[in-house]
Amino acid sequence: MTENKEESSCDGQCSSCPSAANCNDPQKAASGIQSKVQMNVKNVILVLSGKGGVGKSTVATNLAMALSNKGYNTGLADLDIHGPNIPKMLGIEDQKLGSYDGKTIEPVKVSGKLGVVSMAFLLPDTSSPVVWRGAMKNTAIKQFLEDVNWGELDYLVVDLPPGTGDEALSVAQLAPNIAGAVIVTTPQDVAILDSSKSVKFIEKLGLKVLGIIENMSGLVCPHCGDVIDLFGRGGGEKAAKELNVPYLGSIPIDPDMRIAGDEGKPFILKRDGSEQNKVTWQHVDEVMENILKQIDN
Ligand SMILES: Nc1ncnc2c1ncn2[C@@H]1O[C@H](COP(=O)(O)OP(=O)(O)OP(=O)(O)O)[C@@H](O)[C@H]1O
Repeated sequence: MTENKEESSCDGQCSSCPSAANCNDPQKAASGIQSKVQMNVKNVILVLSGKGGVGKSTVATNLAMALSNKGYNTGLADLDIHGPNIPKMLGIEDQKLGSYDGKTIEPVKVSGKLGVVSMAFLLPDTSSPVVWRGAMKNTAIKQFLEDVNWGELDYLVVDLPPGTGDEALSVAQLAPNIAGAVIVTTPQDVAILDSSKSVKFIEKLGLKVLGIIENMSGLVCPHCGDVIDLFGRGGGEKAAKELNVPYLGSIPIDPDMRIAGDEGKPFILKRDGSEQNKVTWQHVDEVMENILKQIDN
């Protein structure tokens, strides 16, 4: 009842609306409140999911690394303010953000082609929590986009926390040239249900869904090569069909993928031409190519 009443009295003027902060319509909440920041980037790629722990940071890290290895100037913005894991996955968790002029923030450089920002670089230690409300997170995100010396970026990959909260809304409002969003899911029904929400959220914001990735899709037994459907398989593709968005492919559960994350050496860097992980490599390559194809479309 209340929701209908609010909807009928909405005049679309979010900046003067007393309920803007609690508005449950992302398009209204995101419209007219903030303008885009000035930054020199050709394509911003958002990586999000409805559920936690499905592999967003793993996908974002490997995607950014793959793009920079192809020669693109790439930025990786870890906007998971409360749970920043990207530095750990890149083995750079001891680094801090610096500044030469006291105004512009220098990203942590992983290579000449890849710079990273993360809340983790600002915390005193890895166990310190960030206790911030939406407005503070919004300010931090604005600074991570606008005040960082990114240079001229071909791609900025943005890793977001699970769900459709403040961080996702802020970056959708603030970032220029958003090519679209990659939605990561696992194959179970609950994860698929939550990723449908992510798809609808992105569409409501008027952004492009680049597609759905099904991560942790079956486990290839290292002994016999058989596939064990630990969390099931095919749910991501089914969801993509039902939601009428592209399916970007699947990535199997691979213990080496987890080890790569824990060791701070992204999986994508560990290709050694051996037969080991061949199946996983094929899947990862296909997913990365499909993302780029969607951006080129
Ligand atoms: N395909 C995979 N095979 C094996 N392990 C994986 C795979 N994908 C991700 N992992 C591991 O699963 C864990 C969770 O992954 P990750 O941190 O990328 O998820 P997330 O969605 O970003 O999590 P959060 O919601 O907490 O931000 C990590 O330890 C990661 O190394």
